[in-house]
Amino acid sequence: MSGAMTERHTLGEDEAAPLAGLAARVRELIEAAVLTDVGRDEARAVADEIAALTERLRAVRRDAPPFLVTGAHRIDRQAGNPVSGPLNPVAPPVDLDATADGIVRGEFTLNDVYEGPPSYVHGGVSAMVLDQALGMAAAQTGVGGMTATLELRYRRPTPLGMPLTVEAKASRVEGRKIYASGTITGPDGRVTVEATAMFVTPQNFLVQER
Ligand SMILES: CCCCCCCCCCCCCCCC(=O)SCCNC(=O)CCNC(=O)[C@H](O)C(C)(C)COP(=O)(O)OP(=O)(O)OC[C@H]1O[C@@H](n2cnc3c(N)ncnc32)[C@H](O)[C@@H]1OP(=O)(O)O
Repeated sequence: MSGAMTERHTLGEDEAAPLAGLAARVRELIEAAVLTDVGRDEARAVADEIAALTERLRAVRRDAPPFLVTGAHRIDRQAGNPVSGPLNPVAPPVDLDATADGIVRGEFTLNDVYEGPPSYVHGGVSAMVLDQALGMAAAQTGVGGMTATLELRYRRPTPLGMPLTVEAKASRVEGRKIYASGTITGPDGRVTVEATAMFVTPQNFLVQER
């Protein structure tokens, strides 16, 4: 298990690219596993092959997920982040960018792996994407913080397999508290989920690097 204090390896671009390629293939594998109808024997045979591949990757392992070279903040650089991390097959991934005026924005599409109600995105997945985007927006104010509160309003179902946009912006800072809000918008330009959150910068984080 990875500890918060574990020293993180920073990947050069030449190291990150093949690992991102690996994660992209595993992402395809996850979707294939969710949708396959190959039959019992073939499923067992493929499971054995995957177990062998897993052992090959485990042969040399890090103590904690590595960081990327690029990114304004420590958590922007988390290569294994479950929302935006290019090395994490569980991440869609959502490529989040911040503008000079602090708006965080990302375009993404979620496949059947993220299904909640039939043909729609799971509400917890929308919450995870918004938590990350609002957290990044909070960090644009200076330090950033841990999510203390996250409130969601699910206005309409969020469709799978269609281009979605997430947007977030910090609204105010009060001491160690940073408030932010954001939305997920569907392909028709209508908001499907709204979120507001408060992030608190832990006292001990103020003395560490950004
Ligand atoms: C480490 C940072 C890195 C940042 C780098 C850049 C980030 C770049 C992108 C990030 C994107 C990530 C996005 C995903 C972010 C997660 O997923 S974070 C994981 C989920 N959140 C958690 O696990 C947080 C767990 N909670 C905690 O660790 C602590 O309770 C907190 C939130 C750090 C606060 O602890 P604390 O500093 O000891 O707080 P404390 O002094 O008691 O209270 C300070 C003030 O906040 C209020 N407060 C504290 N907690 C709450 C609460 N839950 N509800 C309401 N009010 C509260 C207090 O009432 C107090 O208010 P005042 O009395 O001053 O008016």
